[in-house]
Amino acid sequence: MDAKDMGADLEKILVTEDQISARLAEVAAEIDADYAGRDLLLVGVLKGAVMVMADLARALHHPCSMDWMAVSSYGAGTTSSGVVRILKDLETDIKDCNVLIVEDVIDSGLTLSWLVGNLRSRGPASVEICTMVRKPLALDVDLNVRYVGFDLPNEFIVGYGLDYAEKYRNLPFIGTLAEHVYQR
Ligand SMILES: O=P(O)(O)OC[C@H]1O[C@H](OP(=O)(O)OP(=O)(O)O)[C@H](O)[C@@H]1O
Ligand code: HPA
Repeated sequence: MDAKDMGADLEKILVTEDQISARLAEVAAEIDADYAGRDLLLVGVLKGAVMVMADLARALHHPCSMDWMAVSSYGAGTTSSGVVRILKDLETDIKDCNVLIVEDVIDSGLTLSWLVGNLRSRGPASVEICTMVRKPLALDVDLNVRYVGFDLPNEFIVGYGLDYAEKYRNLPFIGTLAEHVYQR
């Protein structure tokens, strides 16, 4: 799929499919080295992290486990409400586990800040964050992110798991939408 398939909906591509897979290989190598000899649980945050979780897990050589959470902080629009609710919890007891949260995007940081606190309260050995995209200029909280795919400008983005009103998650690259899409 390329930009033409989404017609006039796309404004520009910020990160190509090739850039994503090259960067994921680098991040996976770092994770393999950092967790060598230790158990590792990847916690993917639905729905956006599905793509990065699937690709990162396959790029890792580490025999890790995987689990999923769903939380809600964005409604149908483009700004975080800051109020986080658990829609689906982990099936794993993470006491004494090394947890690596896998995300598609850190924007204001409110969701991850809340999630890290929530998971830490369950007694894990460690909790770290891996995100495909971070927007440094959008951060509202101090958040320690160990693995970052790309630092991008403060623009609303779609693709590679990221949606606008539940669409565009299936784009294999990351880009921005044309203004008219928001006015529909
Ligand atoms: O840093 P923040 O401003 O808190 O934003 C980040 C959160 O927003 C996105 O999820 P979203 O609520 O859009 O749900 P989705 O993954 O189901 O699309 C993303 O996956 C993070 O969980
Ligand atoms: O830029 C974004 N795009 C899609 N979903 C998001 N959730 C937080 N930031 C974003």
